[in-house]
Order: sequence, then structure tokens, then C-alpha cells
Amino acid sequence: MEVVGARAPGKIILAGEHAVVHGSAAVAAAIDLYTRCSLRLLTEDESASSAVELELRDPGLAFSWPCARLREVFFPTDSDSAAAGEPRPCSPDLLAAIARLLEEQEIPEAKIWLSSGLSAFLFLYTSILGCRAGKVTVSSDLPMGAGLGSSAAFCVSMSGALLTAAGVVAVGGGGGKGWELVRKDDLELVNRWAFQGEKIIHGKPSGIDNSVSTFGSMIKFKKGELTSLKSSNPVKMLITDTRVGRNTKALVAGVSERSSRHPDAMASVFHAVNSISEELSSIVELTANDEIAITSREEKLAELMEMNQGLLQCMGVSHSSIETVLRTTLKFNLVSKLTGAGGGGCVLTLIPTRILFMPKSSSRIVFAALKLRLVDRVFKFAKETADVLMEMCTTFFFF
Ligand SMILES: Nc1ncnc2c1ncn2[C@@H]1O[C@H](COP(=O)(O)OP(=O)(O)O)[C@@H](O)[C@H]1O
Ligand SMILES: C[C@@](O)(CCOP(=O)(O)O)CC(=O)O
Ligand SMILES: [Mg+2]
Repeated sequence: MEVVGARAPGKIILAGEHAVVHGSAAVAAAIDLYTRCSLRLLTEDESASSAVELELRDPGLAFSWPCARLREVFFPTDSDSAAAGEPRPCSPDLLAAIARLLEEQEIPEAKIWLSSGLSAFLFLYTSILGCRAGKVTVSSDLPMGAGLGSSAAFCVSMSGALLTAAGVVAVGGGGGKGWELVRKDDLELVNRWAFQGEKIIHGKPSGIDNSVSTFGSMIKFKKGELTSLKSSNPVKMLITDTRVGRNTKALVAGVSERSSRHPDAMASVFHAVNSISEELSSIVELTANDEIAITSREEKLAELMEMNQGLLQCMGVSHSSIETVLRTTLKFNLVSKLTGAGGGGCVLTLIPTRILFMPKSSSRIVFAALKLRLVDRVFKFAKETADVLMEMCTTFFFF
């Protein structure tokens, strides 16, 4: 049995990160960068030592767990009791046992952040397939720990591959093309399993990242409810990666701690973010027939992004690297906000149509100047090489 190229996209959050964990609305869109997962169940002949193997192409690491050792940890009392049909959480005891199991692997200290992804992998694999020998290969276009939802894309592509190998999800059942190839019920099952994986990586995820990665397109998300947003006018964003590493779990926990120290003030912040997300989602859905000029629509979007960024600062999740990108883009009258958990990671800059409609040569000059400044600034504090995430031509996302 072989499943090839199950893939799930990363995302940007246009408004509402962190507040969404506390019940506010948020708006997110899938982007054209993917994590891919392939899986081959091994027969006894192929796997003499009978093991579960994982190859992570991007960090360039491979892991292997003997099935007998997995059985001791995951099914100590009886035979395999994987039940792919019903997603369930990983108990704290099991999580602690997985952490001990991972100590047996020699994960390089510089890549220790992979542990949470490996824990999610082991939990999803054994929950869905039991301790059957198999080889899983993962590759990704996404930077990890940068706010573009690599953890969710990892869990969604993994759950999709595992559930397909288990024979629970059928590719082609939904007819149509692309996402429609998998039936809606099956996508929902993939999403629910991926959420259990995200819980291992994020601690307390809202579910927005796995939902937009599973269902694609642009969504509004509030308290576990997803509304699909239809936008006929493209919005273009530049994504800049500050290359300052951070960890979503710690940032989400930090906001919760601030919220328990200042419950009333933080409730007001979350309430304000909710209003911003609601207004932003109605603006992106405006059609060409609505009587609002593109420029005034973009001005409103920019203002909402600016307000959201201020509130993210209030939550304590901005960072000097993010502030540097904000100041740099502001010199060109462009508005930016962090996206994802913040604390470093990626920043979104709204690129208004007025720039895109400039004669080609002058718009190129603006872009070149912007890019140079960003590279220059980002280079200074990150001490890294040229650091704008992608070339201009590939950083525009059309919604
Ligand atoms: N391709 C992958 N292989 C292994 N682990 C991954 C992969 N992608 C993401 N992860 C896990 O997700 C973590 C990053 O998730 P997170 O801190 O939520 O940031 P983000 O989701 O914004 O990239 C990584 O530290 C790793 O544990
Ligand atoms: C901060 C948060 O709103 C988004 C986190 O996104 P990312 O892992 O930084 O890509 C957390 C969540 O909603 O689960
Ligand atoms: Mg994440």
C-alpha cells in the first residue's frame, strides 16, 4: 500500500491571530506553499526489523522506531487498538511517554524544536495505523516556526496520508478537481485528526490553521466555526521573513498568562480584534458591483491591519525585528502587520493596486528600493544573508 504526495498548504492570517484562541473571529487564507507527505506500508519481507521510519527531507533527518518498542509505549496492555474513525486527544501520560521515547533518538541539539513535530507524528501514526511497519517521507516549501502554519500543514498532510493508507479516506470519492477529490466528510475527519496533532505542537490551538490548511481558500474562523469567504477582487501581500525563530506554543501561553493577569483589559483587546476581523471579512467579500472604489477598500484594509498590529503589540507578541519591517515599509506608505504567532517570524505588507498600476518601470523601482531596504535592515539584526522571504514576483498572493 502506497500513498504518494498528500499535500497541504500553509497560510497567512490577515486578522485575529492569538485573539482567535480566546474566542474572537479571525481571517486566514491558504498560500501556495505546501508540505507533502508520502507513505508506504512495508511488508514483513521489506522490513526485516519491522520498524516505523520517518524521513524529514528539509531538516535532512531520518528516524526509525522498532514496532515492538512502539507497542510497549502505545499499546502496553493489549494488541493494537488503533481506531482511525474517531479522533481523540493525546493524554498527558502518553505525551510524557512519547517524550521519553524521543530521548532514545539522538536529535541534534540545534534541531530540538523538531521534537513536538515528532511527537505529533508518532501519536497520529500509531492512533491511525497502530504499529504497522511503514515508511513516511515529508518535504515542505514552508519555513518552520515562522508564522506560515508549517505545523498545521505537517499535521494535515500527515493525517491525510495516514487515513488514506488506513482505507478510511478515499481519494476520488468527492469527484471534481483538487480539493474536491476528497469528500467533505473525509476532509472533516482529516481536519479533526490534524487538530489533535496541532494540540501536541501548539498546546492550545484555536483550530484556524488546520482548518484553512484542510479546506483551502480564504476563511473566517470563530469558536471552531468556519465560514468560507468569497473574494472577487485580489488582495496582494508581500511576506517578509525576519528569520527570527520563535515557538508558537510559548507565545500562545504568554498571551494566556497576560490575560489572566489583566482579564478586563485583555477581554477588551480581544473584543476589539473581533470587530476588526468581522469588518475585514466583510470588506474582502465586497464585489465589483458594490459601490466602493478599490482604493477606499484598500485604505480600509490597511487601516484595519494597522489597528490589529497595535493590538498584537498590546498582547506582547511583536518583536524588534517585526517593528523594523513595519518602520521600513511605512517609509513607502505601506502598511504591515505580523502574521501567525509573532515574536519574530513573518510580516505581511499590503501592496495596494496604486503601486501595481504604476508604469512598469517606476513600480519596479519602488519594489527594488523596498526590497533593498528590507534586506539591508533585516540583514543588520539577523546577521543572516539576504533575507526577504521570496522574490517579488512570487510573494504576491491573489485571493
Ligand atoms: N515538515 C516538518 N517536519 C517536522 N516537523 C515539522 C514540520 N513542519 C512543522 N513541524 C513542527 O512544527 C513546529 C513549528 O510550528 P509552529 O511553532 O507552530 O510554527 P509555524 O506553524 O508557524 O511554522 C516545528 O518546530 C516542528 O516541530
Ligand atoms: C497564534 C495563533 O493564532 C496562530 C499561530 O500560527 P503559527 O503557528 O504561528 O503559524 C494560534 C492558533 O490560532 O492556534
Ligand atoms: Mg503552527
